[in-house]
Amino acid sequence: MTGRAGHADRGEREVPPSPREYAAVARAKLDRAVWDYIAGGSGDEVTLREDRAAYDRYRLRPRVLVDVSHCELSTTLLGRPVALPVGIAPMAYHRLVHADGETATVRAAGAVGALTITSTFASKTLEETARAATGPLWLQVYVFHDRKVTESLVRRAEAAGYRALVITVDTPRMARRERDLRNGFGLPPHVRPANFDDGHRAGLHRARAGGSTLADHAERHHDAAFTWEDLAWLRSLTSLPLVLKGVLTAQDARRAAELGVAGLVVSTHGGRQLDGAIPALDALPEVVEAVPDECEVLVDGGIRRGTDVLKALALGARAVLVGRPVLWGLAADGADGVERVLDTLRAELAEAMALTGRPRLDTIARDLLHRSAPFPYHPASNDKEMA
Ligand SMILES: Cc1cc2nc3c(=O)[nH]c(=O)nc-3n(C[C@H](O)[C@H](O)[C@H](O)COP(=O)(O)O)c2cc1C
Ligand SMILES: CCCCC(=O)C(=O)O
Repeated sequence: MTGRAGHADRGEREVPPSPREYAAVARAKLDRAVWDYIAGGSGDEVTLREDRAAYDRYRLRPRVLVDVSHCELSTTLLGRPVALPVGIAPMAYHRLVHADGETATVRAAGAVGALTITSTFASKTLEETARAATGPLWLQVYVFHDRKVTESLVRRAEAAGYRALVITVDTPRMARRERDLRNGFGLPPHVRPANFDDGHRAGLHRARAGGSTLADHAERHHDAAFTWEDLAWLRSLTSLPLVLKGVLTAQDARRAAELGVAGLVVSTHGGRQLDGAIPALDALPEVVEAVPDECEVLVDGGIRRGTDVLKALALGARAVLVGRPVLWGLAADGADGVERVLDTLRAELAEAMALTGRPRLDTIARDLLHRSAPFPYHPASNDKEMA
């Protein structure tokens, strides 16, 4: 249920007051290996922690005696309206945490008016997800050795009504995620990459000690030789806007903008790829600075509060994406849980805008921030989601 009755139910169900508290509910429900796949990062998980901690180093400089009786959160992304500057990051295999998978997630986003980005490795087909969508929908695309597979994803996305393609560029191979290696992570039998035929699915379910079947699959299929030159090929395939996800430097941002990319997601892949990478929030200002205004810059990684959203917007993001909290909500309570997570972020952002005297998104700027605590600064509140 995503409607009003769902809201009424919640009073009796002791809904956690903040998205992060869904982490504990999800952790108690999920198999340890599934929890670890979602919560974990690569290597020593330095970037996983610092992506989150980067937000905690900023303090807010509130302005007072501003009319904040109405705070306006709606904006546009690539020319289409969204109710709030918070969207759902692409994440593989939502059916790992709830039988309804991506269709529940996208229904919840639609109820809130938030953008959804569906993963190449969704566990429902991209067509099923599009049919359940009532809000804006983009498709995340991995580029495979077999270009025909990628081309077919692009064609299907166009036919199903996706409005943009998000090309993830930080995963030429999957990083070593030690929790998955330790657990010998493989997909449970009921979870499949629904967009692919059986040939492409081979091997994803056979877990082996010391390995991750997802990493093995990426090794076989992801095209690690894909370069800037090859982007022209993708560009020639479609007139849908292209967004590059996983850019962390001004140099790459400039090059992307020169090639006519419509948007960028500044991202460390949630600390799951290059460990030791600069936290996404710290990379954001140089990326924003490097590209013309018409190239829309989003950021993700570690956003858990409305005040985190505010900080990202103050550093120049047009919107943010949220990953793991959406899966916590989905695990805890299906579509209702996802809707609640998004609703809470919206309520927290509206509150943060009111209490900082910034009632419109275009009043949120760098002067809102005071950089205080140096690294390392890892408040205990971050621990429960990474445990
Ligand atoms: C379980 C999981 C699966 C993910 N799968 C994908 C994916 O298929 N494609 C992709 O581009 N990013 C993927 N990501 C990265 C997210 O899009 C996003 O960058 C990251 O989760 C944001 O950080 P957060 O979880 O701290 O909000 C995945 C992340 C998680 C946690
Ligand atoms: C090969 C990538 C699988 C999904 C993913 O991007 C992730 O787990 O972070």
